Amino acid sequence: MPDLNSSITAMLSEAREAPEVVARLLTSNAALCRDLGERLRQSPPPFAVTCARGSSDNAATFVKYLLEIHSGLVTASVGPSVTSVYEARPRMRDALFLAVSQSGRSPDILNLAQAGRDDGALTVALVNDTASPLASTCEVVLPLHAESEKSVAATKSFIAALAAGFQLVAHWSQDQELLAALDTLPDVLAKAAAIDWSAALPELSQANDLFVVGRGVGFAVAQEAALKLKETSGVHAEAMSAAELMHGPWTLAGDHFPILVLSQRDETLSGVNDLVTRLHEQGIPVVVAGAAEGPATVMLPSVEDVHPYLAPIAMIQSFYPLVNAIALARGRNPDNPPRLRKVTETV
Ligand SMILES: N[C@@H]1[C@@H](O)[C@H](O)[C@@H](COP(=O)(O)O)O[C@@H]1O
Repeated sequence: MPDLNSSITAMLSEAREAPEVVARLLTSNAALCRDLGERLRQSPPPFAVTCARGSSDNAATFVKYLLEIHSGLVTASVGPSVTSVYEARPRMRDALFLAVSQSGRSPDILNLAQAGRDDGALTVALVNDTASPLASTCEVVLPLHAESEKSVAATKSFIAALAAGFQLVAHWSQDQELLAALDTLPDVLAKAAAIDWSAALPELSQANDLFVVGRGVGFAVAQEAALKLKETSGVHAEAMSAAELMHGPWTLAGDHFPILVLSQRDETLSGVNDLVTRLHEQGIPVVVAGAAEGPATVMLPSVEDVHPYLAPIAMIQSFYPLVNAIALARGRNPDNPPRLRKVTETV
């Protein structure tokens, strides 16, 4: 088996910091989340809005699923152009407005956040740079506590954003099971960081195209894995819901177009298992991570007995050493992808 830890890039060493970042975040933000949760219980918002780009938008999608499944709150990802380019003013009064960003500096994100605040939404920034304009634009700041991240590919800050959103939902609902699961997250991440996904390297490092499949709460990390494959490894990877895949796109997959499936043990599992079986029967190379059973070309190990809402966070942690190794195998430097900079500002 190839050793995924033989080349330590900034990306890999920052990814390894995620368990301690999350431990720090959970302690530091607990009182903030309790207060915010109390406020949300006193004045339940009619809906939620998310505002983010790139990896942060994928983290926002994770929070959207938690809010919709667990809190029953319809959550819309509003395109920043709606306010920043079209200068439209959609009604956001009393909504919970969640802006997610590492730098907190992109003008379009700031514009939408200001529009939310001006219209009377409860604006909350999940942001790493607490000295950023986004932190001053929003009423409440949940710092990501990821500290400095040098690699262009976000890792620990992405996991921190997932954890921050989870913590908010857990404290808001005061659900004891979720709160107990939250306490286990740093340990789960430490175990996930030590899990070896090198068995997937031969299959995935050869591909120029692939689908990353997730469903429900796992969809956001499928999006993030696909984005990381694009950015770091030059692979045209597309995230797809397990259901969406069947409505057409799976016709593209085949010998040189494998599918990576990220699955968790919840109500989505039987459908994902059916999908894996069908793909395998069709001779499509499938790499399976998480709870799904196969049969598959490659079955990857995962942290056992993990809460289904935490499983996606654990899987992206285990994925980072793999994608780092895929990038290196393809002759790329994951810390410095062509044309990319750490902070991207769009209007
Ligand atoms: N979650 C969505 C993204 O998937 C989409 O890319 C973006 C478009 O934003 P814009 O219209 O500003 O380009 O809106 C939201 O953030």
